[in-house]
Amino acid sequence: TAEGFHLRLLEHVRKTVKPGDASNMIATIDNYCYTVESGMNVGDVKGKILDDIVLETNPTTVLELGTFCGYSALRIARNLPENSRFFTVEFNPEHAAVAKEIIHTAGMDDKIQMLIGPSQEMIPQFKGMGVSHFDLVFVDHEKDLYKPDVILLEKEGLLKKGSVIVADNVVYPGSPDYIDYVRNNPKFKSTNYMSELEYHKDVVDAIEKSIYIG
Ligand SMILES: Oc1cc(-c2ccc(F)cc2)cc2nccnc12
Ligand SMILES: [Mg+2]
Repeated sequence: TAEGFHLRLLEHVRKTVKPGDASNMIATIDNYCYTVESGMNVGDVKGKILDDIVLETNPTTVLELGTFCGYSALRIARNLPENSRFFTVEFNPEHAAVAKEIIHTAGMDDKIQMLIGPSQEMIPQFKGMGVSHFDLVFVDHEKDLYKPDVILLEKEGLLKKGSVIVADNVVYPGSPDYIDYVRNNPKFKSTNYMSELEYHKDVVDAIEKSIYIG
């Protein structure tokens, strides 16, 4: 994805979006990505799969790894019950700044808590923030961190029987060590949802749902 996408997207959003409306923000981002240039948001096709898993899980404590511009944070937050806690972690401060404005403009500040820093440093802090465990984790950051971060979540005691891990891009760009780990681990029950790369119907990608059975 091209350098500076997040800044060009933000300029477009500032000019066109209807404030206070998360669904309008999601549609505005998708329209930009289909008609102007594609960004590495989960997108509308895989986003629907994510929506269905969130609604099926009905989680009260959620973690997202990889905020980018805030698109999937809005998709998730839109489907969470009242008084749920949702944390999203972004290590790139420029992306985080864009996400903060997009989340604010969509009127979702009170539903989403963004943490800026490396996931490996952020994950050990959640117990101290009063999080006992996560009901759902959306993994959508650097593919080489999928496996170590899920291992760290378990080590920190942040997974409980029934916790759901949803991983984006398990085909393209792909995270083979994660897929190998989670599918051959008796502590997880995994399901693959074949789909397509965001904004590219001609490229195969998939989402993997892994339920922690402990
Ligand atoms: O969904 C995604 C897509 C891509 C990506 C890479 C290369 C391409 F050509 C197109 C898309 C990168 C991602 N990085 C982190 C989290 N999610 C990503
Ligand atoms: Mg992704």
